[in-house]
Amino acid sequence: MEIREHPVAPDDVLTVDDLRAYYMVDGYGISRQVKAVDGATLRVRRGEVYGLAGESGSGKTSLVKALAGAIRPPLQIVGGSVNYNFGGKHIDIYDPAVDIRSLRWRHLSYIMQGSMSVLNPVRKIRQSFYDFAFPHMNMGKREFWDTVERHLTKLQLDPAILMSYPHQLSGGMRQRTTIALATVCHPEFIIADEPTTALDVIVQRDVLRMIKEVQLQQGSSIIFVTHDMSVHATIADRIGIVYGGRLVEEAPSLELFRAPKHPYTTHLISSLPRIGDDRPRDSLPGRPPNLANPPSGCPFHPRCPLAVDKCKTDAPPLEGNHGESRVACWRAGEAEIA
Ligand SMILES: Nc1ncnc2c1ncn2[C@@H]1O[C@H](COP(=O)(O)OP(=O)(O)OP(=O)(O)O)[C@@H](O)[C@H]1O
Repeated sequence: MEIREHPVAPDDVLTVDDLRAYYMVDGYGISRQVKAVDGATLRVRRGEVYGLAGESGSGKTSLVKALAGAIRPPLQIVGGSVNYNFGGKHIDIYDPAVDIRSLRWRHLSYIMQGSMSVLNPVRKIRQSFYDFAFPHMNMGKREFWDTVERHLTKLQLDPAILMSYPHQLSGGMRQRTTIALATVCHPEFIIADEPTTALDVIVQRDVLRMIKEVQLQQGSSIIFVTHDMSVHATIADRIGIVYGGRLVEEAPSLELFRAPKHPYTTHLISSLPRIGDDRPRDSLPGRPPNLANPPSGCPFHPRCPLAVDKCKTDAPPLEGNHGESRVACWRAGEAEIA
C-alpha cells in the first residue's frame, strides 16, 4: 500500500474532489447511467461530526459508499478523488495499490444502512466481536476481551450482552451493540448511514448520545447520514444538503438552521415541527429528479418557487461567499423560512 505524507491541510481527515459515482444499468438492451453522485467536493475535519441530509433517493447512501470505498457494480466511480489523512499519512482510497480492507476497523469504520444484520443471528454477540475485531487488534485474547468489556462499559452497555444472541436484544440495543463493535478498534473515521432511522424517538436519543460519546472519547471524525433534520440539529457540527446527486448547500449547523441559503434547505427547515406552532406545513410540490435523466441546469429548478430562466439552463456551482458556508443557487439567500 502506498502511503505518502499528506500534502495539505493537516486538520482535514477527508478531502473529496469532484467525486462522481454512477450506476451503470442495462435493461431491455438499453444502457443508462444513474448519476447518483454528480461532482461532490467536500472536506471533513479531525474530530467533527459532518451531517449529510436530503430526501430519499437524493444520493446520500451512494455518496458514503463511495467515501468508504464500498463500491460494487452497478455503482462505479467515474471521476474525482477521495483522500484520507490517517495519522499524518495520505491515502488515496482509489489508488489500486491501497488495500481498503487494511483500513477497515482501525482507521475507517462504515456502519451501513441496516447494519444490525452484521450480527450473526445464530451466534452469540461475543462471536461477532471476535470474528470482526480480534484480527485487527494486535493483542492476545485475554487483553482483547478486557478491552472489549472496557469499551462496552464506557459506552454504558452491560458486557453481559456478549453472551446474548442478537434476537434477545431490542432493536435499540442491537444498534448500540453494532456501534460498539464498529468503534472498538478506535477508528479515526466513522461513516454511519441512517443508524437511528428504524428506532423510536427515545431509543434514537440513546443511540445519538452514544455516537457523541464515541466522538468525544476517541476524537473520531464522523459522517452521519440521515434524512431527519431534527437528528442533524442534535448531533452535527456541520451539515451538507444533498439534492439530485449534488451537494447543494453546506454550513455549520447553527448557521444552516438560522439562515439557510438554498430554497431546498429552507423548505427542509420550514417543515420541521415547532413547539406551540401547529399550523399545517406546506409540502414541496413535484418529485425528486430521476437521476437517470436529470433536469438541465439546477436539479432543483422544477420544484423551486424562486426559479428563473437561468436556473433551467445553467447549473450553479457550489460556492462560498462568506464565512464557512457554501451554496449552489443563483438566488441564494432569497427564500425565507415559513
Ligand atoms: N442498484 C441501483 N441501481 C440503479 N440505481 C440505483 C441503485 N441504487 C440506488 N439507485 C439510484 O441512485 C439514486 C441515489 O440513491 P441513494 O440510495 O444513494 O439515495 P439516498 O439519498 O441514500 O436514499 P435512501 O435514503 O432512500 O437510501 C436514486 O435515484 C436511486 O434510485
